Amino acid sequence: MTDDGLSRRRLIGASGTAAVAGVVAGASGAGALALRGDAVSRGDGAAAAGATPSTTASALALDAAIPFRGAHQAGIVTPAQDRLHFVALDVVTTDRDQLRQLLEDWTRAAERMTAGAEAAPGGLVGGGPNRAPEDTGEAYGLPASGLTITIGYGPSLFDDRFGLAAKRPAALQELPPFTGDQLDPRRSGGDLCIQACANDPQVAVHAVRNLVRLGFGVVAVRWSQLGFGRTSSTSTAQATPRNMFGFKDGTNNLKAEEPEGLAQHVWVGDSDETGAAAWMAGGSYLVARRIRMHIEVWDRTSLQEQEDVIGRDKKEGAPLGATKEFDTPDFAKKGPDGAPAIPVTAHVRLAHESRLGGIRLLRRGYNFTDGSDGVGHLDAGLFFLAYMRNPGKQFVPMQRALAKADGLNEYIEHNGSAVFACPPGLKDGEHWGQALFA
Ligand SMILES: C=CC1=C(C)c2cc3[nH]c(cc4nc(cc5[nH]c(cc1n2)c(C)c5CCC(=O)O)C(CCC(=O)O)=C4C)c(C)c3C=C
Ligand SMILES: [Fe+2]
Repeated sequence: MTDDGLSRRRLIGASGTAAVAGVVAGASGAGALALRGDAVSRGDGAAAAGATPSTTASALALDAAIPFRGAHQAGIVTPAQDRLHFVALDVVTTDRDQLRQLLEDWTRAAERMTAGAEAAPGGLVGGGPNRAPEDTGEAYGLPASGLTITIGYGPSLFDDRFGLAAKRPAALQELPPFTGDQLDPRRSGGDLCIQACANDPQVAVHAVRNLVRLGFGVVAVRWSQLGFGRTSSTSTAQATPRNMFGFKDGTNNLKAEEPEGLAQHVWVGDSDETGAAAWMAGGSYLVARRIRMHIEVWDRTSLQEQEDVIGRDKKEGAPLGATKEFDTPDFAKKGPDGAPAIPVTAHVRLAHESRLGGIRLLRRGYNFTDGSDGVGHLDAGLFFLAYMRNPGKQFVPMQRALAKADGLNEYIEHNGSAVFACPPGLKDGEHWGQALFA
């Protein structure tokens, strides 16, 4: 490697096509996986460990770098990676310039890390023996691993501390309380969030750790969540994964290959926000809910009851009354007993767009298991992440409908909640602080 590891990545990006470079197609658009890979590894530029000519195309694609810049931020329609490290932060300084500078520094480090480089040039040891290294080192030598870093701003960032009140998008409102919520303030809210997703947990954790390190004295971690086994597919190229209840999750999700659906339901439109808040055009709102799943209770529940609660069969994932996963649910169909084949309290009936005036979301959640609760139960569940154009018009009515009647409520508990405005993607030369502090 000639310089700091980033130029090689730039060359790859400049080649333009994922098929040549192994770069997963755009931060901005359709996210089909590359057919051939050219893994980028931190540090010495060597190919990723084990990337021999016989390595399969899909394995290489999992190592590949995803473009950081584009019309939209990476990590939203990007085919969901396997691992997540999510962190919510509070700003601890009152100095507006420090916050602006941090957003600029974060942009530089995030772009480097998503390219498979160290957080700063020579970050591992280049600063010499007398300074703390500028990269913590645990991802040195690892490939880019599909890392995406997505930033979001919470409603509280737009209070009177930094002169940002006029910049607050109208759609960025605190979520209302929902029936059954058992929210823990220590797992809720935040001035800022960073969602780091990668196919290697060490790469995702390294990214968050290094951004938090850069922010020392300016921001402090409020809460964080690790996730594994994505619980949604966000591309038709991906098989539908399973959640901790053992059901396929993400079948009827919005997918990267539906640009019209994304424009309608995910991306903030050019005229959605006006005046000083117009910076959100091309961005998206993120709702995060930590949902504990009472798996011990579920595991003692009959298969029939489990399927009735979800409204789909467990093995294939087909809507009840149908046979294939992607069959259209028929909510009018009756079972042999004359009752609706998909019960009136079934999760998929209540969350379906046909029941909610056409509302849809892009779900991008992850499973979690955070040890046990001290009384013999696993603290496991779904870290629900969903991107949308307007939370008040999408998540709020959907969650109200679910909170009221969903059969799933007997088995779950929402104990963390936050909402963030995720700005649009960056053009060359731009950084995160610019639009916010213009
Ligand atoms: C407010 C939005 C939603 C919350 C909260 C939520 C929690 C949640 N979901 C599952 C399991 C499944 N959900 C499925 C479908 C589904 N869920 C939502 C929304 C929320 N889920 C939507 C919009 C849909 C799609 C409905 C449709 O159009 O058919 C499914 C079925 C497979 C699928 O389509 O993804 C499962 C399984 C759990 C366990 C959970 C909380 C822990
Ligand atoms: Fe769901």
